[in-house]
Amino acid sequence: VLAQGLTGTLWQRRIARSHLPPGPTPLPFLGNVLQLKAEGMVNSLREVGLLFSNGERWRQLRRFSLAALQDFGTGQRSVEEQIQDEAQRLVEEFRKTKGLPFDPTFFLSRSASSVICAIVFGQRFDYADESFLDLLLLKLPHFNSFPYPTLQLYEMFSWIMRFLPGAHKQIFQDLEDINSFILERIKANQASLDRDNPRDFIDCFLLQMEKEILNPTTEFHLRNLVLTAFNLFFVGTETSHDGESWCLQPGHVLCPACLPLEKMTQEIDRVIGRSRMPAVEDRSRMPYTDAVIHEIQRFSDVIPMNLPHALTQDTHFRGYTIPKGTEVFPVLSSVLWDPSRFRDPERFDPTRFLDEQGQFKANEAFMPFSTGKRSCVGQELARMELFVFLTAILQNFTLKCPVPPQDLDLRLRGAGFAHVPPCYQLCAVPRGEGSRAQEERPKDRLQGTAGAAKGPNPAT
Ligand code: HEM
Repeated sequence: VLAQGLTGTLWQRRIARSHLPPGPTPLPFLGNVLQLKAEGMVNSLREVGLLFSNGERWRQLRRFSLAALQDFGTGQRSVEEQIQDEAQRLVEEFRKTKGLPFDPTFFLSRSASSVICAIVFGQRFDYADESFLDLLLLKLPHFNSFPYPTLQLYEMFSWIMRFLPGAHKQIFQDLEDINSFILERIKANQASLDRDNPRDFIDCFLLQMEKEILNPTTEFHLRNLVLTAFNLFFVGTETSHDGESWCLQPGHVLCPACLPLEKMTQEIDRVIGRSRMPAVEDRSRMPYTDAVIHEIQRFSDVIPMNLPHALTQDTHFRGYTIPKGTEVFPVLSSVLWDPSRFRDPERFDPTRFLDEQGQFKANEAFMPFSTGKRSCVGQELARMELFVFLTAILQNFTLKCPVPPQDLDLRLRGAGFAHVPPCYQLCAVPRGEGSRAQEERPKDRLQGTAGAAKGPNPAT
């Protein structure tokens, strides 16, 4: 704690002392990036960045990140348009499978990764880029498959676990590597920074750092940049490894055995048709599809344990007094699968989100993104992706199970931190003549569907 406090203070002093020469800004503290490594990601992870900070630091980083995720596209592309671009690529990849059985997880993972990469790093996920590939396919999966009890032990006894051998050692090495990767990207961004045309989240943050460079208590410094970029990238990335995936739960999204495909396709054909890309504004006119997506999220219960929170005051709960500051896990499964809120919760039933007229019916116990001030910062992005990816696929393909549905094992795997969907394959049979993606050039596609392209809006 002492070391952390000290380095934090030194860091801020360093910022306060630096002077900005005219012309391209060197942001002098970037030269000290190695210090980050020396401090170790473990310390860095705990107090800095959006995910693990509190108080004023968290407030500022949260506001900044929210604005970036909502408004910021790459170059002149809005976030929605980037999602539509990715959906287009997804459809093309599905088409290449020529109706033969395949595991869709990999494609869906890559699409979700691309969107967050474009927002944070200004470039979509590129499989020709080996450093990206290494990072996404080899490093991030370690976190997802990390045994939860070990994680919990580390959480409770980190000071001793750091000296003991075990799987957690690999995690620290991976964290260092990811950290270095992000630092490299920041340095590259800094070298080519154009103040009038920020390209991505990193550029916006660098500009905010510049603005606040003389503020001794600024939260816009390198450590917060590295960790917040890491948080967004890590949490917002879909990574696929041995058929496991996280966050968007593509397995559940597409499993033909689960989904009422016919009714969804009818609604898609009626509201969107087959000659243009789905847009987010279509969702309000598609209550059935919206209900299915809600049920997918409720049922798949991606982050059952939620993230740890701490009590802000002494709390009396079911006969116990829990002191202020105690770490608690507000378990999301207990709400998403609560039989008093969702009748027959083990049944996959989208109609629970529809009223008698077939209109969408909200349920306040639906909280896969948690609730309150700390709820998921990427929920709008995730909801957009779910809607656009899913409808674009069903607009173009009929999904089929290569095995009888009763032979599929659809039980969720994993426990604690994250649920992972079952492994399975599907066949994507093109819907024949008139299928949108075959006919249209990408340039035509976006016209008149997504609204005007927004310019980058540096978050403030
Ligand atoms: C279906 C997809 C997703 C689900 C189910 C989900 C769920 C959650 C949950 C349960 C939390 C914890 C909230 C709490 O502490 O009470 C959370 C936090 C967070 N999520 Fe997501 N998330 C998803 C997608 C994303 C995406 C795409 C991003 C990236 C843009 C993202 C970024 C974050 C961040 C940064 C936090 C921490 C927010 C804070 O502490 O203020 N999430 N998410």
